[in-house]
Amino acid sequence: MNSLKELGEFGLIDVLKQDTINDHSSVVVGIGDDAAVLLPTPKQLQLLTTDMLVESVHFDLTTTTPWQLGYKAIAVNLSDIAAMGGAPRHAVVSVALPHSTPPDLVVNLYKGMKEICHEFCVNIVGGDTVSSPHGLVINVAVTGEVEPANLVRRSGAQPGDVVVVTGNLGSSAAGLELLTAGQWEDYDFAWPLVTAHLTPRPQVKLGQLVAAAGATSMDDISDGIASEANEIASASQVGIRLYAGQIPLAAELKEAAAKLGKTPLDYALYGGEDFQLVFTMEPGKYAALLAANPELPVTKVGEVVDAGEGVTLVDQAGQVQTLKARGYNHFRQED
Ligand SMILES: Nc1ncnc2c1ncn2[C@@H]1O[C@H](COP(=O)(O)OP(=O)(O)O)[C@@H](O)[C@H]1O
Ligand SMILES: Cc1ncc(C[n+]2csc(CCOP(=O)(O)OP(=O)(O)O)c2C)c(N)n1
Ligand SMILES: [Mg+2]
Ligand SMILES: [Mg+2]
Ligand SMILES: [Mg+2]
Repeated sequence: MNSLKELGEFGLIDVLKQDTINDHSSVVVGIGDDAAVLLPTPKQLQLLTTDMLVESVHFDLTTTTPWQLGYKAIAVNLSDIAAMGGAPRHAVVSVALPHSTPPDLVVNLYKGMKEICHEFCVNIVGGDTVSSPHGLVINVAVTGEVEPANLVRRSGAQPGDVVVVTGNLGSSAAGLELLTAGQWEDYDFAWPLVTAHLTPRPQVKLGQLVAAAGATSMDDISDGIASEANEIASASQVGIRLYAGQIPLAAELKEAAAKLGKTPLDYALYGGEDFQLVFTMEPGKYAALLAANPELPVTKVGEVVDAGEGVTLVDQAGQVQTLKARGYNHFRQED
């Protein structure tokens, strides 16, 4: 397997299609026909989402391995299914490959995808393989299923609800900066941050759990919590008040931020790509959720308020400021 030219489009697909089905019971036809044929679970709502990763925009092949890239391409899509309270089921994967791409790179990309698909019982049931004149592009679309009663949209937040996030925020953005700066191996604190950036774990189990526990709105944190809080506020026609001192930060992020000359909060609010979840819930239901699951990696970071208050951040000194939807925006470079 020396080059894509020797292997050809169909030779490559033949290699990639091995070990792509993890749940045979829901796939009638997988890779190899004009369309996949799937058996949906009766009475479940179908979810369908897609996110694309573009070389130089979403990843740099000098700082990510093809395996990590494959893992992340699926992870970011599972994260969107998690944010609806659903279980991911099937994926289609499209790749645009420069002619010079070594076939091994594509094989390793698929190994990363197959690993996370196996972990979450997702089937790769099709895709598309094309050539690209400039850079590698991977587009993944994923289906999911959710019980109608457990569907969580961005639009259900109510004044009085608590605002809660899973995991820690800001690690991924700091990891990206460390990767870009190079020599991150010299620092003990770098590894968990770099890992959070390169191979984020989508919070599928937690998404389903908080959906069943009565979350009123939910979003995954791909562009930074400042951006996602504004999305929930605008979809739900409410205001949101976040407390800076309550945003969960990894100890390693605090060390990295000191080294990189920024505050950890900058990464946490505006960095993006944490692929954690932010959700809202009536306080009594949140207390019951915590009582039943004391070890849950969730942190209350704020409250839902009336729309008139807007989206604000209360700093450690009690000062209130507007929290702008600043975060990652593909066409707007904000400071
Ligand atoms: N080119 C497009 N055509 C149609 N819908 C799109 C397009 N780009 C984004 N969307 C839709 O706009 C909404 C917001 O997109 P995005 O910010 O990428 O969501 P997320 O952060 O959940 O991945 C989603 O419903 C998405 O499906
Ligand atoms: C080489 C490189 N530069 C910059 C970034 C940072 N970055 C790229 S896209 C993005 C936001 C998330 O991607 P997007 O396509 O907006 O995902 P979505 O919100 O649709 O889930 C961030 C923080 C990166 N990951 N890699
Ligand atoms: Mg998207
Ligand atoms: Mg997304
Ligand atoms: Mg985005």
